[in-house]
Amino acid sequence: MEASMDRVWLAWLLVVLPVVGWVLWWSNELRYAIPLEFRYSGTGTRLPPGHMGFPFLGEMITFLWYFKVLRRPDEFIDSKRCKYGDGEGMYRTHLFGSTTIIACLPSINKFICRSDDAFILQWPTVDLMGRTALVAVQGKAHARIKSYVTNAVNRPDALRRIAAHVQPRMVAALQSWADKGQVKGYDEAKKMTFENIGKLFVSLEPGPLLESMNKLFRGLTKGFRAQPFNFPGTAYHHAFQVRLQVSSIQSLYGSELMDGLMQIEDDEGKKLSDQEIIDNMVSLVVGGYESVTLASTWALYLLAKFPNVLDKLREENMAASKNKKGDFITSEDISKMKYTNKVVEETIRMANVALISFRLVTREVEYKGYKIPKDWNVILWLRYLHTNPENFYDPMCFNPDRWNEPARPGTYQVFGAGSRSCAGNMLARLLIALFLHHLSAGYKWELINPEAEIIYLPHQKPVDGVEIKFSKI
Ligand code: HEM
Repeated sequence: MEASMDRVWLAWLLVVLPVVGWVLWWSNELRYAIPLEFRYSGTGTRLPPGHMGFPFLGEMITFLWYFKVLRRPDEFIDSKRCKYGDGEGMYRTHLFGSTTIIACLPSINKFICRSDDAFILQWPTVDLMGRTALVAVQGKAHARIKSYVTNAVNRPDALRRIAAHVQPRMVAALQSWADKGQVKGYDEAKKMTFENIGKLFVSLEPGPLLESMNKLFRGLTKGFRAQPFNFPGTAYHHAFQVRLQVSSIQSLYGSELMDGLMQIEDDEGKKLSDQEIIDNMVSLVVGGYESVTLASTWALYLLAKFPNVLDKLREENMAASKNKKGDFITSEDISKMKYTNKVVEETIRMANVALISFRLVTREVEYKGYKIPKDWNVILWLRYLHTNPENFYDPMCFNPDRWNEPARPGTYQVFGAGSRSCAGNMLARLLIALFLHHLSAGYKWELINPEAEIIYLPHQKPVDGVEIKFSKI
């Protein structure tokens, strides 16, 4: 009896399980890819190479294996290039619950970013921003709102005003870090960024009200990244409640940004509606908050790791401070500080704030012999552009001097590309440059855990949140 049971188990182990595993492994291919390959046969086109993984999960396990377990995220793409060849830099897969084409080389990324009609930006959690937010609207409506938003935050006169507004808070924040002596860079950078955004976008000074706004926006940012399951207990549901509260906060009204948005007129003399203004203010806070925090945190980390860069940065910024004789520097001064601007670009490149970006395919597209099917997702794998040694020599080395030459076209897309490129890119650069100025000219710091591991999800950052000893020079 026992021997026959053993044989049954053995049969399970040797035959049934591998067969079930094999069927599962190929079932997404059978369901999604094979019918399409069949349809395309004889047309001289085919699906991009790749494998679509297990039912429901797709390749999520492989993705998490490289990102969370091995912590070597770029090998996820490297392994595909090794297995299927470079081709046109496209691979089929099933990720984040959808049939997907990954795009990881500059030429295909450029093609996708320029074909707005076929590849639309569609966030599953876009309701959190509001239906008239920049990230939610398409086509002409998008172009119209984008021109308002870029006018309000990205143009030279806006940047001049913003530079004057944010510096007192930066100086106060850095002084408070020095008073504490030891801080977690990420937490402090987050506080400082929100205080600045609070002043610019929400018209609040540091204090309990700003703190509660900060909590609201943190909840909103988390929900934006979550799966859109709207029932109590989920991050999305919480964020939805928060979004309702945010719209009714009176201090949004009368802020610097709101005034700017309210005054701008388009070519026909039309202004934004109240709803459009609120939705877009929320988008700007969410867009700028975590991204600038992460870039500032990486500046602290990288400059501590590369003291030769810090020395050169300090030299340029101390000289600039001396010239100002106690006044704050301006956005025009910053634009003349060559080395500082190179450090800004290199920090943003290495921070890889935006790992990927999603598009939805609205019609079947052909590209160099490959078909990109309608209703699939495209993931622009932005990170890989910046960490691929074919695009940036020795990519993990923090080397601002690489910016003596501009990057090859299409290889530097930290702010995305095409009509959907970042609405706050110049503002982000300015905020980071101002931070670098006050930091390098006035302070010294060292990492408490220089060998801390790096985590990559939801964002790339050292696991200890960049703990530092911090003091005045
Ligand atoms: C280092 C800082 C930043 C990085 C790396 C960054 C990166 C990006 C990227 C890659 C996109 C394009 C996403 C896509 O193609 O799907 C984007 C879009 C956007 N960003 Fe940023 N961003 C930063 C800072 C900011 C700031 C400071 C703001 C606003 C104050 C902002 C507001 C936005 C908005 C509103 C969009 C949507 C644009 C559209 O749909 O047309 N970002 N950002």
